[in-house]
Amino acid sequence: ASNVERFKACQYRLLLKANTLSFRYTRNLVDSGNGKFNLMILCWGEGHGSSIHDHTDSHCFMKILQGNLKETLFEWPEKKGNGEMSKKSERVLRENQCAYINDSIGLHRVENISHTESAVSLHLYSPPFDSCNTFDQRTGHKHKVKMTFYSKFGERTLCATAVPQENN
Ligand SMILES: N[C@@H](CS(=O)O)C(=O)O
Ligand SMILES: [Fe+2]
Repeated sequence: ASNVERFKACQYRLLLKANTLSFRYTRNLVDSGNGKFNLMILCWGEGHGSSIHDHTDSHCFMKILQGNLKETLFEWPEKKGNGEMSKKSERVLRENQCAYINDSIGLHRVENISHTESAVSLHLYSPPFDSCNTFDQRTGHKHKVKMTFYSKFGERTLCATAVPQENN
């Protein structure tokens, strides 16, 4: 293998390691379906979980590729939201299991509750979306969040900070 290939292979291992050590699950875009859908791989380190969230009126299909993930369903909170959100159900999704959710079914939180195993899931969203609402379990208050990708098409996405350009 060339030095470039060795460098890439090493970089890839480091990214995977960095990912499982990171604070949150990572979202990795695999295919953007000509603008019709987003297919992504989510990597969940031990104990990683999402906040309670909606899916911006899209269809959401998911399949567990590795490990197990716990899915807890919640009802939408009352108009203003001022109290504990009500839990509808919970279940553990196991390797190869598929699940579906949309906003009319409700809200959910997904967690890798294992202390020893990471988990990987495949998600398909149609139409694609890049922001959703998260909800505070105690109060039902929601706020809109922008969702980001840790990598796109196998390349790490770097957080671009806007810097003033010099014209010369
Ligand atoms: N819908 C979440 C993942 S999950 O917790 O279902 C996301 O796209 O980040
Ligand atoms: Fe979700």
